[in-house]
Amino acid sequence: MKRNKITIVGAGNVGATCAHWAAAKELGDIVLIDVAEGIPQGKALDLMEAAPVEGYDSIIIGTNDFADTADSDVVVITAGMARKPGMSRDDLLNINAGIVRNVTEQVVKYSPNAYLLVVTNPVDVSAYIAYKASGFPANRVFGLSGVLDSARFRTFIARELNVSFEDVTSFVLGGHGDDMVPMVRYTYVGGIPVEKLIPADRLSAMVDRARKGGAEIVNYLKTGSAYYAPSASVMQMAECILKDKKRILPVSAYLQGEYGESDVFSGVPAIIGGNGVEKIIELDLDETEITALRNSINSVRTNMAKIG
Ligand SMILES: NC(=O)C1=CN([C@@H]2O[C@H](COP(=O)(O)OP(=O)(O)OC[C@H]3O[C@@H](n4cnc5c(N)ncnc54)[C@H](O)[C@@H]3O)[C@@H](O)[C@H]2O)C=CC1
Ligand SMILES: O=C([O-])CC(=O)C(=O)O
Repeated sequence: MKRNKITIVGAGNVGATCAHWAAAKELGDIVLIDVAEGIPQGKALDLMEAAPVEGYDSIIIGTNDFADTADSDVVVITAGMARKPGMSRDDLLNINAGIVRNVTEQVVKYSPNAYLLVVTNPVDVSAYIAYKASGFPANRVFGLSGVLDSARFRTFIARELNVSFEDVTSFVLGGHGDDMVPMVRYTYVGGIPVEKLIPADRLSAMVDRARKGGAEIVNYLKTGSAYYAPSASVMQMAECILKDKKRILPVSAYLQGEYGESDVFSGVPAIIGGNGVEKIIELDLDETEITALRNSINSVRTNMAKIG
């Protein structure tokens, strides 16, 4: 029986932590690849040497050679620069666009049947670049945004109410930028609409904090951006594919008429299973929500225009 093979491109903070979660969850064998010589090899060996202690059976290798990634089932793309205080995610576009295009071309040469999970920022444009460069169908290329953004929103709500994190469900629409759209009206705590539990002004402060959740961490860390929650979030997406879980998750997916938008990646709720993005779920939005979504998608389009 073939074991799952997961490649993680970029062995920095997000990539190495993705490998950690993947091993801990025994999702499959792992290849960590980076341009930096020695870094993926050292981190992979170190992580594999934790296996006897933690009891997972993932074989983990580090490499600088894409040939070692051949026949991967899932490839997570984290290669590229992270922002520092004072920068927006969009400021990374110039440097990261070329990196994403280049690694995608390498990846698809060796793994023509893989699912590509894009993390590199600005992620909605990176996912578009990977989609075009791969030539893959849209269900096989998608990006990390809403799982992370809604995890932040869910965290703030759970702490506010002093309830289990698990009981808070929510999702976020739109691009992964400051104008993302946390969906308060579709947020529930143990099945109860959150608006019945938290006053509107407190909720709106939490929406604002979730929108700026990435920058909040950058401002603490100073040298880079968040990686524990981002890597956990993208590996949940990987797990849904590898185990055909068919969970409904918010992901950055290629829109082909959904929500009245086409030829753009945006955060939307979708069924994620063994065929990747199996179905994008369209919801009735009120006037304010649809305006906010249009505005957020327009920001993604503005960025897309910069890459030509
Ligand atoms: N979509 C999302 O929700 C999130 C996106 N990110 C993004 O993920 C990216 C990675 O973040 P970190 O891991 O914190 O950065 P990092 O700087 O710790 O790691 C990036 C790694 O990419 C490698 N790299 C650069 N060019 C490469 C190439 N051509 N091939 C292979 N590897 C290459 C670097 O050597 C480095 O090891 C950033 O763009 C960041 O903004 C981070 C968190 C959340
Ligand atoms: O904020 C950043 O630059 C990294 C990221 O996308 C996030 O943590 O949401």
